[in-house]
Amino acid sequence: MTTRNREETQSILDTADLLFSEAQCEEALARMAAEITRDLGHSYPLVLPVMGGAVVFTGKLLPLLRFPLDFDYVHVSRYGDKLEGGNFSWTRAPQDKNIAGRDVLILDDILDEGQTMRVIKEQVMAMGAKSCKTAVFANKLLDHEKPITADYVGLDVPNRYVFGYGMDVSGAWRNLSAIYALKGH
Ligand SMILES: O=P(O)(O)OC[C@H]1O[C@H](OP(=O)(O)OP(=O)(O)O)[C@H](O)[C@@H]1O
Ligand code: HPA
Repeated sequence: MTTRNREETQSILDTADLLFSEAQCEEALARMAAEITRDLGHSYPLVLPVMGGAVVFTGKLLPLLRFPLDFDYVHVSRYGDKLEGGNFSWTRAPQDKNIAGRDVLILDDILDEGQTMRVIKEQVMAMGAKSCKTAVFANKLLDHEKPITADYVGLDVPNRYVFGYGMDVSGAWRNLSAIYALKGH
């Protein structure tokens, strides 16, 4: 994690642009919960968040899903402290024994280039999942096609570096309940 002091971290937020307020995020979350309940509420899915970015989305979404489900997680990073993606660094890969035969719902904070979601969905399907849906709270609007489209999207965000609602700026500000864009990016 980058060593940056409290004042520098505060100034990242103070100089950022607010993209979506807390109220707009909560409205999007409630809509997603309704869509997921409509589609998966009669099955018994395995919910699989991608840590660490999915932590806020998952923590807020799960109590809104009022039907039986199982929970596991994967933990992977390809950005680390950087603003651009690189190689995958795995802390916890999808677990074969939990996935075979299940309807799986993968949760992540953001679909940017789509590489993270693509790789995880491929692994989940290769492990014998019955089905695999994907939900992202933020979908970054890029000027080119992505390798995967999410089944459920909370908010479309512009092609800038965004943070808040689980998304970090080199480790910081995952704890914000709104979404911001980094100054100059
Ligand atoms: O669509 P992509 O371009 O693959 O990017 C999306 C991924 O990048 C972020 O994770 P990151 O690698 O920053 O790790 P983190 O979850 O710990 O923030 C985010 O949480 C997604 O998992
Ligand atoms: O724009 C972003 N912000 C935070 N984390 C991310 N991971 C991929 N893209 C982003």
